[in-house]
This record gives sequence, structure tokens and C-alpha cells, in this order.
Amino acid sequence: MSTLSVQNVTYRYGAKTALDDVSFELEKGRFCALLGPNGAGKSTLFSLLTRLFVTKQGTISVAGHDLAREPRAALAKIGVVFQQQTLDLDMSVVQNLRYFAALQGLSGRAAQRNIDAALDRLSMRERAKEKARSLNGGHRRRMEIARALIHEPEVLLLDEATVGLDTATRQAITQHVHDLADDGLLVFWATHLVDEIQDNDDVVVLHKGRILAHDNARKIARDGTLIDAFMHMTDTTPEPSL
Ligand SMILES: Nc1ncnc2c1ncn2[C@@H]1O[C@H](COP(=O)(O)OP(=O)(O)OP(=O)(O)O)[C@@H](O)[C@H]1O
Repeated sequence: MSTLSVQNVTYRYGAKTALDDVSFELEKGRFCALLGPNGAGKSTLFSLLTRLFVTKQGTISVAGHDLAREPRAALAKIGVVFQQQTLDLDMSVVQNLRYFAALQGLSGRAAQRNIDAALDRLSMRERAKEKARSLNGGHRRRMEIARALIHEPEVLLLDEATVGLDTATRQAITQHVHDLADDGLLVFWATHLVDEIQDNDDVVVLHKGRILAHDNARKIARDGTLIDAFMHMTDTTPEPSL
């Protein structure tokens, strides 16, 4: 049983087809990049995975739970970091996390244990009492990732999670998230930046709503670079990342 299964998903905005018969399966313990240029359909797919939009054609299942038939069980296995920041800046790091834990039905010792574990995983324990407002962009992002882990999901979805961060911070966050995959999570990371992808990662290349490739990054690159392969496949020039 795969951890995340997407089968024959099609999604339209009126006459515009944003996703066209998309199918793939992903396993836990892996970092998989959803790589696609602007307009590829990445946000639409994430909206379906998080049930902001309802899948009308095709099926999605998470850790064996069909998202349409068992939405609560499926969503309980997903942690999400959206592109837009969603913190309460006037609360401390730990207050933000406690609030989210309560929304997930966690309280008392169980909540504290999971909060501590999530802070440790993102090296944020020493910032726990600081107001979110006082944190820089990288630490705010780490805190959002810690928050997404509190209910111990099996899948971590991140939608363009490094937008607006400087290069060093981007690299640090990207590495942290790779470490989470090494610890056993399935990380599904939407990006248009090829340099966030490491040789051993899995990559789903999405373009104009269709999957052009799904393989190990090294295999997609073949004898050249992943950037060249991506440009060739999509006939685009990737945005400079530096
Ligand atoms: N509300 C909408 N109404 C009509 N078309 C839409 C709507 N939202 C997105 N689209 C179109 O659907 C396609 C996929 O968009 P989507 O936002 O999912 O792509 P994306 O890969 O996330 O791109 P970006 O990186 O620019 O956010 C695009 O052609 C987009 O113009």
C-alpha cells in the first residue's frame, strides 16, 4: 500500500483543465518534489490533496484512507505548510503550537510531548517562548513545519515553502525537510526551483496539468543536469533561484 496514491485525477475550472488524468503513487521515507513551472497545476493538486477542493474525477488516498469516503482519517495523516504564512504573530511559538494541537484534539501531556518533539526536529526548542513576530522568515517557516508535524502525520505537504527566503535560509529549510524524509515521513514538496532537489529525490514533473515524468532525480537528469532535462521537457527557462 502506497502512502499517497493519486489515480486518474482530472480537475477543471470551467473550460480550463488544470489537471488532466494525473496518477502517481508515493512511499513514506521519501522526499518527492512536485516540479512544475507557473501554471502547471501544483496548487490545484495541493488544494485537492488537502480537500480545499473536492475531487470530482479520480481518487486520492492517504495511508490507505480514501479522501472522499474517509476524509477525517485521510486528513489526519497529512501535515500541510501553505505558501502563505499562517501564524498568529502576537502569540509565542509554543502558544501557536498549543493552539494548533488543541485544534487537532491534543491536550495536556500528549500535546506537550508532540510539541517538544516537533520543536526538536526543527531545532526550534530554544525559540519556543519568543513571539512569532520576532522571528525571521526562516524561523517562522520552521515553526510552521513544526506545527504541521504535531499530530504526527505520515505525509508532509509543502507548497513553495521557501518563497521569499534568502538563499542560505532556503538551503537550510530544504535540508531540514530532507532530514524529515530520512526519518520516515513522506515529504511532497511543490516547487519550480530545480536547485531544491537532491540527486536521490523522487521527482514528479507536472506541466500544463499533465505528468511528464515520475522518477528518481538522477534518472530524469540522465547524463546531463536536472535543469536541462526540465527545460527540455517543459520548453521553459526555470526562474533563477539565486
Ligand atoms: N480559479 C481559477 N479559475 C480559472 N483558472 C484557474 C484558477 N486557478 C488556477 N487556474 C488555472 O489553472 C492552471 C493551474 O494553476 P495552478 O495555480 O494550480 O498552477 P501552479 O503550478 O500552482 O502555478 P503557480 O506556481 O503559478 O501557482 C493555470 O493555468 C491557472 O491559470
